[in-house]
Amino acid sequence: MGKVVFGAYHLQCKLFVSEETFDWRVLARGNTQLFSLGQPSLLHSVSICHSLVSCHLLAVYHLRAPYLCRFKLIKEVGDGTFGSVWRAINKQNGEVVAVKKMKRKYYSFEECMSLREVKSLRRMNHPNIVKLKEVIRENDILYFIMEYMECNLYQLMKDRVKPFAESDVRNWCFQIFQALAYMHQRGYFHRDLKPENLLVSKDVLKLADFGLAREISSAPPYTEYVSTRWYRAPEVLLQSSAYDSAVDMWAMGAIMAELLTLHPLFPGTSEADEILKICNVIGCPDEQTWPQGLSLAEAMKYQFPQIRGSQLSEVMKSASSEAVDLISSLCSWDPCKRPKAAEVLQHAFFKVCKENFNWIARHHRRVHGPLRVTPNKLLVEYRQGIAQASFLYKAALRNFHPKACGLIMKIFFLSFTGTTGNANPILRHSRSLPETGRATVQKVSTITEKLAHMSVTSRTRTAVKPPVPLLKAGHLKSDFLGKSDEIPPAKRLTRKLVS
Ligand SMILES: Nc1ncnc2c1ncn2[C@@H]1O[C@H](COP(=O)(O)OP(=O)(O)OP(=O)(O)O)[C@@H](O)[C@H]1O
Repeated sequence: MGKVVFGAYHLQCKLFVSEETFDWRVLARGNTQLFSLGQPSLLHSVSICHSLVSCHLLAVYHLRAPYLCRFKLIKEVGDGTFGSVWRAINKQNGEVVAVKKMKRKYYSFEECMSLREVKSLRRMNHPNIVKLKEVIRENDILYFIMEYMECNLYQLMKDRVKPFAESDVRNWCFQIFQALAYMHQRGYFHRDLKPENLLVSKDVLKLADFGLAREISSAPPYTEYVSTRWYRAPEVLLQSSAYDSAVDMWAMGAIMAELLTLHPLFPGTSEADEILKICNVIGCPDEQTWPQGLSLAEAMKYQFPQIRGSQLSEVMKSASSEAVDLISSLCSWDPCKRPKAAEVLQHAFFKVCKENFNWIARHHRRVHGPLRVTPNKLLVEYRQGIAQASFLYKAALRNFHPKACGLIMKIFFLSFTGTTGNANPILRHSRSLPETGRATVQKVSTITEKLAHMSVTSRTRTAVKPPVPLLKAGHLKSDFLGKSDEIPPAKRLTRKLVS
């Protein structure tokens, strides 16, 4: 923090910009402006300097001290290969955040800023991509301050006995494919999609931990490509040097199937076993299905097992034909035959989501005027509204008080409809709503009705949790790279499958 005289500004700004924070407050003649720097660089300092000349610079100072002591670390919520993640509270404003503490040391801020995770995340602004709020380097340790999410998809799956409803899987995957379409259009691909990297809060899903794999391959000592084997595309398994966003599509096919069955689709115990597991399900590739794959295999002296494979519909007996069709196209041997994320959003499996999505956009335009946010953001807010309503309803059921009910109703109307009014504007337009959208709105209306007519009572839940099922990893040990890493059952929960 400090007053800046214009002559010294250039120097000072350079100094500031290489500090560990992004946001700056600029005081210009009693008028405080906030400059948010995309990525600190000299270029930014020069352009800010230019804009300041015209607004009579008085002072430039840090909006936030770039120190970790502003955050109180509460609990470790995740431990990955590269960092441990903590739930933390910003002591200044009470905001709950996630703090990722990187395991490697970083000796300069420039080194941190060149990390692909930082570069790519700073450029991503999408409701289904986890937000990177700050980057702090303190005592050579790098911390990412991110928005906090309640859990990841793997944690949701491991406590389940009954498969998720297809509508839940559809909603989650629709959100992730939107994030992927956004990201792929901007020239980035994730390369490490897995249930642990898909974070959930209420009904909203966000992509996390992306861009890292690329950084790993380019920054020694992390020289080898690392991603979780069960979701690794065949071209990567066969060591292709030219792969693209189709690797994310493969991973999504495997994740979708796992969500629908609660079992990993290709649980290989080694790279060779991974290919065997794939062949068991989709059959081995041939000249028609993937000629480049045969060349890749030949180059590394690998022979595909001659297996015809079972039908995907047999593996996923309760899944709809649309779900099976989408997963089989995503899990095509040939990356060129996998649909792009934007195409997936048009698939029959997502017809319902698309109708709701369009309805929400239309409804918003009719009730509130032109859209100032993307329809996807609206959809996320809409879902958050519903999730919030059902959460409040459950809370009220558990510990009900008549005064609290009135308050809950008000909060719900405020957050969901933007009004305190007695009538829900969404309900006023329900005649134009497609069937599924109407069902959702009716769900909300039932919740609010129940809240309104609830009597004073208190309930406790006595349901007994069924035992946690184990997902089985395969046992074959062969590996054409001479490695083997069978996973002992106790290690299942962390699923470190990176060979
Ligand atoms: N923003 C967040 N909010 C809440 N939990 C998070 C958040 N980001 C990550 N986590 C949790 O921490 C775990 C590890 O985080 P992350 O994947 O970013 O670390 P990593 O070291 O890159 O892991 P990996 O071994 O997958 O490369 C995640 O699986 C998730 O459960």
